[in-house]
Amino acid sequence: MPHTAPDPPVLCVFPTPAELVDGLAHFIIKAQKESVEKKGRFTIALSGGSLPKQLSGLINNPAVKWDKWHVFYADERVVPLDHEDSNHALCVRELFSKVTPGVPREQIHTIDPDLLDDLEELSDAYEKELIQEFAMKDSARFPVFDLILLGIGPDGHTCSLFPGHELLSEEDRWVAYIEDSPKPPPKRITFTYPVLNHAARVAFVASGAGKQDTLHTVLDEPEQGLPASRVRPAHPGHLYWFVDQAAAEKVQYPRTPFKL
Ligand SMILES: O=C(O)[C@H](O)[C@@H](O)[C@H](O)[C@H](O)COP(=O)(O)O
Repeated sequence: MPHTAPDPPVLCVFPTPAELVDGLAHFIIKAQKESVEKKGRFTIALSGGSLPKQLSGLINNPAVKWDKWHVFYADERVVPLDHEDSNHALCVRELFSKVTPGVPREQIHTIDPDLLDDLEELSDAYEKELIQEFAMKDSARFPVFDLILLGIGPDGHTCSLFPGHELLSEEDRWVAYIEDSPKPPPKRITFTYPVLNHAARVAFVASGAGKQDTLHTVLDEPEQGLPASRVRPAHPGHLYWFVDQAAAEKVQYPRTPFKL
């Protein structure tokens, strides 16, 4: 089969953080609609950090079909589910607790809180949840998420894939663990590139002047190989950057007008 190169990233820049929140909500709802029409469900992976707050445009929006959502975490900190460092707890606080009726609890896939002492088992169990969700046939090699939402750290990390870490070359496992995260807390599990780079859509979200230098390096100098630059979903997948003007100030990469 001829190899088709990944599509170039699509960069959407919004004048203000509020317009970014609105545009992102619109984009997510469009992806949800397409997926639900095609398959009756919407598979989405969320990140921690500032991302959950950026999803506020979905709250009280009647177009969101929460009961069709099947939610995973692109990375998760190895802490109890109600711990203040937990990405799940953060998403519950910022999003899921604010919508009723929301996503059925069994459709929100958390790490298994009984396995926190064994990282190998914890990440294997989460990988098995992925296998189940995507009803993998023996021959299917990757899960294909409808949408994965990612953030970016000042060092260019995304999920819990940090610069120079051995996990950057992981080609087999879909979920891996790390015990030495430079961003606390140190123990985390994370999707690997085989998952990120087979999604139908991946969208990075970045807001604020603090992201300027990182965004410039990731988008204008991908050859530097920062972890976020290595997210390139295979054809026919698409990669989007949703950012505000403050974050995009130093970026030369061409912008695509966002159509509502
Ligand atoms: O759990 C985590 O720590 C995140 O998933 C991580 O990858 C995050 O997305 C980036 O560090 C960006 O964080 P900010 O959005 O807070 O800058």
